[in-house]
Amino acid sequence: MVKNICCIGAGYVGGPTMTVIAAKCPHIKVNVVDINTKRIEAWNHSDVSKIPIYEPGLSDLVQQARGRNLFFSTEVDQAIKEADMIFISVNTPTKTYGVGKGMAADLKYIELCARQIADVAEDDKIIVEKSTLPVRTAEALKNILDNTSKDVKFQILSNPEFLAEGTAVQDLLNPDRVLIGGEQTEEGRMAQKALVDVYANWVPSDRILTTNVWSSELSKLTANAFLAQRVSSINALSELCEKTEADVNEVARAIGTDSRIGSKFLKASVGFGGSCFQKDILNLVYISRSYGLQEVADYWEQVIIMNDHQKRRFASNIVKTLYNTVSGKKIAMLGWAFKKDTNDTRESASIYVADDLLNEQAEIVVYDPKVTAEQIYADLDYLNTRSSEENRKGVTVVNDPMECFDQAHAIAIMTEWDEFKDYDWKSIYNKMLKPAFLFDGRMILDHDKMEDIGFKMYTIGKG
Ligand SMILES: NC(=O)c1ccc[n+]([C@@H]2O[C@H](COP(=O)([O-])OP(=O)(O)OC[C@H]3O[C@@H](n4cnc5c(N)ncnc54)[C@H](O)[C@@H]3O)[C@@H](O)[C@H]2O)c1
Ligand SMILES: O=c1ccn([C@@H]2O[C@H](COP(=O)(O)OP(=O)(O)O[C@H]3O[C@H](CO)[C@@H](O)[C@H](O)[C@H]3O)[C@@H](O)[C@H]2O)c(=O)[nH]1
Repeated sequence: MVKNICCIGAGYVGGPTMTVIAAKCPHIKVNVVDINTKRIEAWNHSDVSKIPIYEPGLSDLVQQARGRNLFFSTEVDQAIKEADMIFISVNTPTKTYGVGKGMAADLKYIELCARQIADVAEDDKIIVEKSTLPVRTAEALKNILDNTSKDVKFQILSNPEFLAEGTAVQDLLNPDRVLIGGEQTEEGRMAQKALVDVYANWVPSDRILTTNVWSSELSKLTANAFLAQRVSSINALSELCEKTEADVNEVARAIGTDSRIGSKFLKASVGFGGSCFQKDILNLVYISRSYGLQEVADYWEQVIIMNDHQKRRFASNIVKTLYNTVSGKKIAMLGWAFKKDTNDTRESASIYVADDLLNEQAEIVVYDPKVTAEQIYADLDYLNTRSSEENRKGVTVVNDPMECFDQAHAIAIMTEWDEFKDYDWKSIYNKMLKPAFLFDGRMILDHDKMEDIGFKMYTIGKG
């Protein structure tokens, strides 16, 4: 039975996942380790509301388990030595250099972990791939781990994570399924069972699926590709709706009631963001091309092409509607996170829309309930479109949303935060220059009601 778990990587996946394991398995000691000292300090902050990741319900669980059987530290070697089971939950971003630049997953952090484990481990371990990885990564990991001089045996499992940010705790407590891929040998099956037993502490057994390693690795990329494909499909139709006076919400409802199609992931938007969809599809495209499967690669690449188009057309529509110029015009952007209930901004559509508007010399004011000004500037600086000073000059970040609207020419809703629905839109309208334009990139406001107030209203997917 597993008694001691180590998780390398205290990020959006490692942190919440291990917190739930620790909360549900008080008999297992869980050490979450990271090389990022600041992040670990934040996880250990005496004020639990200051932990580095905002997820509804997470701080309560951390409070419950931290110091009991959940520990956060930078002592990576020590945690590896102690553990029977090691989760690798480090980042696997898109490569920014060399072969596969802009497409393939960068596996350098994964490889470093494997080398460190090989170096430090003194007894047999089960290694669990928690990070999202290209199919057949376990083979490379095994090569590295098996080539140590020590007499230590490793079993590698693939256990991809399907949590979505904003609902991470609920997704972890009540997952649709847990997927565990293992080697089809006696030892492989024993390792698989050890991990099944961990999850069985709270997940019903019919939701714990076991497969071979390669199916498990590929299922993760596939699940994200299918989900993102639905968003790109409905976004493609949102543009057609705008031309034909069909309403994309009504179309989504009409098709979603077909049980073969289903109603989820059919919400048209300003484009999907997040650290996973784009990265994982690019990786799938890269893998397909590397096997010579051009048609397969082209098929999935279209999901990304459509998403880029959706972000760009939202920005260009703002410019076009504001009489073809936003130069010197104040535009209030509500929301910067890539979806509601998270402080994560990775690949958020807001970044790209703001960048396009800054190119047109707009004056942007941003409000997001959970994202810091520092993060917003870092996101813009990362694009390298203009100097850091210019980004700070073009973008003001406010802590009080009501500071956004005075003399604004337009408002753009970028994230579907619930609080935006409850604003006093009549008084916001009164503060703005007229005509007052409102671009709802998330379909959260009542279009007709806003028009009654006086707004010139654009709702995505509405003719
Ligand atoms: N974010 C999500 O919602 C989500 C969901 C499912 C799967 N995933 C996958 O999970 C993986 C992790 O994603 P994330 O969002 O948690 O990333 P993240 O960047 O938030 O966290 C990764 C952490 O790993 C640490 N790290 C990197 N190399 C290290 C090393 N050698 N030793 C110790 N620590 C190291 C980093 O400092 C960082 O804190 C990725 O492969 C991602 O695709 C993410
Ligand atoms: O109908 C929809 C659903 C989602 N989105 C957008 O799509 C993006 C991704 O949303 P979501 O999938 O809910 O969040 P993620 O945290 O990115 O989660 C995805 O990526 C994770 C990382 O791999 C997986 O674990 C999850 O299962 C998968 O849903 C966000 O910008 C959403 O606003 C839409 O525009 N319309």
